Amino acid sequence: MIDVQHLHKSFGAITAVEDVSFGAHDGQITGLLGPNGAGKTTTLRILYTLLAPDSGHALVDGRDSATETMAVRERIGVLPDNRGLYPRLTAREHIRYFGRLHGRGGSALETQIDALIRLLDMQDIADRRTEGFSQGQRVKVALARALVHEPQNILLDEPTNGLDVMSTRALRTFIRRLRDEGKCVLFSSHIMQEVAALCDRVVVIAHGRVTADGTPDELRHATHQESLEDAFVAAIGTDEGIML
Ligand SMILES: Nc1ncnc2c1ncn2[C@@H]1O[C@H](COP(=O)(O)OP(=O)(O)OP(=O)(O)O)[C@@H](O)[C@H]1O
Repeated sequence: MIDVQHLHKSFGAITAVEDVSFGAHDGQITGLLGPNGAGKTTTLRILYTLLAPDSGHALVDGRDSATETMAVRERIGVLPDNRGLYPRLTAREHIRYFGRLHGRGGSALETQIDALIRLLDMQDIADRRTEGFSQGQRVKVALARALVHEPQNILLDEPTNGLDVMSTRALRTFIRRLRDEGKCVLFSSHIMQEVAALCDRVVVIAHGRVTADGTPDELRHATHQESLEDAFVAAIGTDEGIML
């Protein structure tokens, strides 16, 4: 369960997040949709304790990401925008390393690593160094690494960036499976189709502010639009910077 309350974050003269509030619930996929530069990544970075907000709160299962960082990190798995793999480590070593950082070890960790490798269908790459991996392979490693400590909340920053159609479909299936297991899934995207295809709730963000928040049906009603795409454009105020 994620609860973001009146977040504000500036970098010098640039206001990245003006005033952002929304909730994301267990057993649901919540999409953070907005054009480039809207403040999505900054909001996610605050949630996963990488940045401190200037004001406001980002709560994960009731824990404040600014003051209870360890408790938040234990409850959250993150696929960051920069997938950031170590080229000399194999896929399996990446997952193991992150498991150990979360205090896991022994045969329980090895069993969990094997399960993730099977679940993400990465048996063929598990023991290869990640140097030279394709985008799809890199996302799989980064996802497995994010899930190794079995977090209740999962943050995905533009998860299908750079993926082909087959990899995108496989990833969507995987994200739905996490939702069906009761996880709280929050992902950011500037691609309307992506959000329309996956989300139970949508939070539309533009210029550092939430401009609409609700189920796809609620958004259509609120903006008096027939199609979800038109509703998104109406909520953002322009179609600049977002993709169909
Ligand atoms: N570390 C930083 N220093 C300076 N400005 C920053 C920093 N991080 C973000 N910004 C600025 O804050 C604004 C919001 O950026 P952010 O990355 O949160 O947007 P976004 O919605 O994730 O965009 P995108 O879809 O392009 O990733 C942008 O104007 C960006 O240039």
